[in-house]
Amino acid sequence: MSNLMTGGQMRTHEQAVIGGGSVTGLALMQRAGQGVFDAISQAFPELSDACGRRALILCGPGNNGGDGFVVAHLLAAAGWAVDVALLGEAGHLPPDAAANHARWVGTGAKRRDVLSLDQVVPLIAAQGAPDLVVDAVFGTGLRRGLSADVVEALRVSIEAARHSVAVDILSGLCADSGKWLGQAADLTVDLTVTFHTAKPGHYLAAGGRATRRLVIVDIGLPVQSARIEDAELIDAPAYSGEVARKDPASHKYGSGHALVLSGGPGRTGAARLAARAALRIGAGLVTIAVPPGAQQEVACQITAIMLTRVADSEALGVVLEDKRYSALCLGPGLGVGERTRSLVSEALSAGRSVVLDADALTSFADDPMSLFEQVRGADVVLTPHGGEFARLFPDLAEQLRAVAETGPAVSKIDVVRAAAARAGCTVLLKGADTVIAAPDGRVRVHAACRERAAPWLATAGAGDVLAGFVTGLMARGLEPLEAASHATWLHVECARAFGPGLIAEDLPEALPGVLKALL
Ligand SMILES: NC(=O)C1=CN([C@@H]2O[C@H](COP(=O)(O)OP(=O)(O)OC[C@H]3O[C@@H](n4cnc5c(N)ncnc54)[C@H](O)[C@@H]3O)[C@@H](O)[C@H]2O)[C@@H](O)CC1
Ligand SMILES: [K+]
Repeated sequence: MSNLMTGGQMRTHEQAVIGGGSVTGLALMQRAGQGVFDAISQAFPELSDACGRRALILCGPGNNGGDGFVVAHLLAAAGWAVDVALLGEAGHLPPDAAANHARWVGTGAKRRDVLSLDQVVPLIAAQGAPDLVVDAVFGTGLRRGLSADVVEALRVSIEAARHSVAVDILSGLCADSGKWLGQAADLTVDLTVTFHTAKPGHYLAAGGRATRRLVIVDIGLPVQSARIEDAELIDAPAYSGEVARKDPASHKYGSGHALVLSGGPGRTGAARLAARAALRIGAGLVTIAVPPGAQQEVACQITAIMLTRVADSEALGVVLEDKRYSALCLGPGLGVGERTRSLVSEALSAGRSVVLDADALTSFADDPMSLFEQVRGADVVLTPHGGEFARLFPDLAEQLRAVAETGPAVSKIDVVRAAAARAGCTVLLKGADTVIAAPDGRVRVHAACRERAAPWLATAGAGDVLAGFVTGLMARGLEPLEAASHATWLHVECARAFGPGLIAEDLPEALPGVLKALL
């Protein structure tokens, strides 16, 4: 896993390193620009012959613009014809950006023009499409939405150019939240080159769709080890390798026994999906707890999975006298209401690992605090989708949904971390960008975007399978944050392995192949 540093964390880190005297801001800017130039050469080998190539560099009023001037200089030195446009007054640039502006403009007979940003659209109309456009208008310093003329210059350049590159992050996107500040510009570039670590905004919300490739350049800043306030990105290529391995000497009870509670007749499918997922991911035994009326329906559709009758919370209490049940899953297809609330309370009072999903969450919509009082401090994972999250944490959901006028904007990381602290247990908020937070403040992000895109996962029942994966891993003894993180990675990996045509039933069946590939 790697850290995702916010704009503020980057600034603090950079200033501490510069303050320590080991490097200057100007040197960091040179390394950043060089990193962008090198990444362009690597990503687009077809541009290696600079002869006749034209680049357009759009620079902004801060240090992101300073990086742009460095890139302009390097491209020109490599033989490109380069046009540079600046938003704002050169005289207002911060010192390092001003130095690189001055170097670009040159002196005397070698003086070059710098266009203003409003000359960009006419330039493209007159000259035709450039081979390359570089967006260095705003980076981590973006504080409000882009003005209409900046959006227009960016849109026309990006759409016209054969290759488009954003320096640090596509201008207009908040680096901390991945949201567009103000009006959504909905642009996409071919490549984004960022520095030191990726930023949350490269993965969350619109940020996951705003670039087709992301390259992280080492600019020589020391790597900090993960601190509790850092969000970690689940990005290792074989992330769940440890989950794929099982102790050769283990017997079935050594891998735990998961109990999945089912809804009534005609509503048992979700629990069966979760149960099969729990078994596939390695729980030694899995039992479905069915209300008596649904016994026949479930019995004729299971084989390795076992069945026990549970009419009500009292019956659940009796079943849980068997201490070998190590993890419980409540929610998929369970029904919303008092019966589910009492089953949840019974499950939580039994002191096992518990996953609460779907109806088990919605059943507490009228009084979320009564749920939080019961889960606080226990090995519990809540796995809401956006709608269920909004029922339990309406104020946080509203903060996340609100249009962000100023930056840095409230991010999915911020709200899921706040939700986990409030509930006192691990919270996994599903989506193309999944954020998992533990009550102690640790946060993991997994984004099914770019090379990990899994659009087929948006299918009925996929969430039930995810709940089953988390349950199976907790039955095996993983702590809540680890179980939720591995389940999320494997869930996407299964969808990617199966590909188009995926339905939820395919996910547990794809898992053996995925696990085998990890060994
Ligand atoms: N922090 C670091 O470690 C490094 C930062 N570098 C570069 O520096 C960038 C950050 O520089 P800055 O902090 O100067 O920030 P930016 O260059 O992103 O922009 C800040 C400037 O834009 C103005 N501004 C913000 N939003 C605006 C809007 N919507 N309309 C008009 N003006 C707006 C601000 O008032 C400020 O003048 C990074 O993204 C990166 O490209 C690199 O040079 C290397 C190292
Ligand atoms: K940018």
